[in-house]
Amino acid sequence: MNKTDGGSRQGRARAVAARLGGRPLVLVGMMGAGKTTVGRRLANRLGRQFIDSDEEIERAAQMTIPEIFEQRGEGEFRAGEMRVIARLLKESDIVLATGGGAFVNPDTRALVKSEAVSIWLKADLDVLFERVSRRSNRPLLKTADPRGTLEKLIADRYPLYEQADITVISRDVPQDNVAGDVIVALLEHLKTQKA
Ligand SMILES: Nc1ncnc2c1ncn2[C@@H]1O[C@H](COP(=O)(O)OP(=O)(O)O)[C@@H](O)[C@H]1O
Ligand SMILES: O=C(O)C1=C[C@@H](OP(=O)(O)O)[C@@H](O)[C@H](O)C1
Ligand SMILES: [Mg+2]
Repeated sequence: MNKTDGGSRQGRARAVAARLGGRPLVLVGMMGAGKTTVGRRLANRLGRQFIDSDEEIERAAQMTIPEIFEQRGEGEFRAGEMRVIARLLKESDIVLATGGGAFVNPDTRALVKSEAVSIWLKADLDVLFERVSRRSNRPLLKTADPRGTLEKLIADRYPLYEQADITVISRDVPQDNVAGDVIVALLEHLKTQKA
C-alpha cells in the first residue's frame, strides 16, 4: 500500500482524490436517497466544491422547485435541469448532487457517463418514503397516493440508475457514514480503472 492508498479515513479520501484527477463526481438516485445531504459531506471529506443542481436551478430562476413546477411546468424544469447539469459538468473537482429525475434523461445520462464518475445512492421504498415524508417540497409526490407514486417511480427508474458507475446503499446510519461508504466504493472502482 503506498502513501495515497492508506487504509485510514484520510488516506482513503486522498487516494480517491488522486485517482479521480479533477473528474466530477455525480450522485444520482431517487428523491430521499440522500444525494444532497450525503453529497455535501462527501465533498467536504474530499476537499471538493459541493453543488446541488436543484439549488442552481432555483437560483437561476429565482423561484423554488415547487414554484417552477407550478408556474412553468415540469417540461421547463427538465429543460433547465439538463442545461444546468451540462454547464456544471465542465467544472472540475466538484461533487454534484442531481435531482432524482436528471439521470432519467438519456442526454444527461450520456453526458454524466462520459464526463464524470457516477454514484447511485440506493434505498428501498420504506426508507425513501419515510425520508420524503418529512418535507413537502417535492411536487411529483403531491398526489393522492404519494407512496404508490414513489413505488412507480422506483420501478421506472431503477433500471436507469443501475447504469451509474457504482452503487452505494444509503443506509439509515449517520450521513457521514454513508459518505464513508461512498469513498470506500469509489476507491475500489477507481482501482479497477486504467491509470
Ligand atoms: N443516511 C441517512 N439516514 C437518515 N436520514 C437521511 C440519510 N440521508 C438523508 N437523510 C434525510 O433524508 C432526507 C432527504 O435527504 P436529501 O439529501 O434531501 O435526499 P435527496 O437529495 O436524494 O432527495 C433529509 O431529511 C435527510 O436529512
Ligand atoms: O425525482 C425527481 O424527479 C425530482 C427530484 C427532486 O430532487 P431530489 O431528488 O433531490 O429530491 C427535484 O429535482 C424535483 O422535485 C424532481
Ligand atoms: Mg436533493
